Amino acid sequence: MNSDEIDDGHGQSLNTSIEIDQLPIVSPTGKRTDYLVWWDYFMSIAYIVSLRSKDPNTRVGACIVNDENRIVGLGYNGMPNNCSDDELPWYRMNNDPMKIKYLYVCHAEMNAILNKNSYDCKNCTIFVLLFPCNECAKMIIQAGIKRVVYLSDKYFNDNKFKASRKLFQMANIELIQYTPKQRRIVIDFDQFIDNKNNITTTSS
Ligand SMILES: Nc1ccn([C@H]2C[C@H](O)[C@@H](COP(=O)(O)O)O2)c(=O)n1
Ligand SMILES: [Zn+2]
Repeated sequence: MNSDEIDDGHGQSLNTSIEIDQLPIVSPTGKRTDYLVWWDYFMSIAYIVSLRSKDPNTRVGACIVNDENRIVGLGYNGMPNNCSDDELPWYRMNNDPMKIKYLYVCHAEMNAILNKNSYDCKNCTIFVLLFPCNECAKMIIQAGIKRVVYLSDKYFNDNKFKASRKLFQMANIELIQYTPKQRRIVIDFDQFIDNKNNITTTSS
């Protein structure tokens, strides 16, 4: 449906070509109600960060947030700095034991902690797409992070993840498996591209 006249929530009519179906749901004061709640926001950022991963099987992102909802660290699973991810292997299995990714890849949680932009991660929450392994659990605990919010615990039967859960419980780290309020979020850059025919790209 198109409309040339819509109510702006204050009884004033607006001239717009906004599709009625695209109009946001608003409160009585006109405030839109479909904004991302904090935890959806941080988990969405972890998801976006994961899109930088070159892992062909599993892309993981992590977002560390302090107790004032400020982001203090972001990370995704990738090879160490100055170690070419075109030369190191991304295989899960290989006849040559030196050619499996697990020997080399840095986990998302480790990178988020090491990338921190604050003095420490004390009393922070880490939002991560997958439950942390035992090595990351050690770093999370040592970094002073107090809460782990995760989406999937798909490796729960693996000893590394049984060990991480044991460490978290001993260290009194809060573990929350979170289901986002908005399960699907669309990124639509087109709405901000003025001249869609004259696209200039610089890649990095
Ligand atoms: N909490 C986690 C769990 C896994 N990762 C990384 C490590 C690997 O790059 C990949 C898992 O590979 P898969 O065994 O699924 O082929 O995900 C992480 O960073 N954080
Ligand atoms: Zn890990």
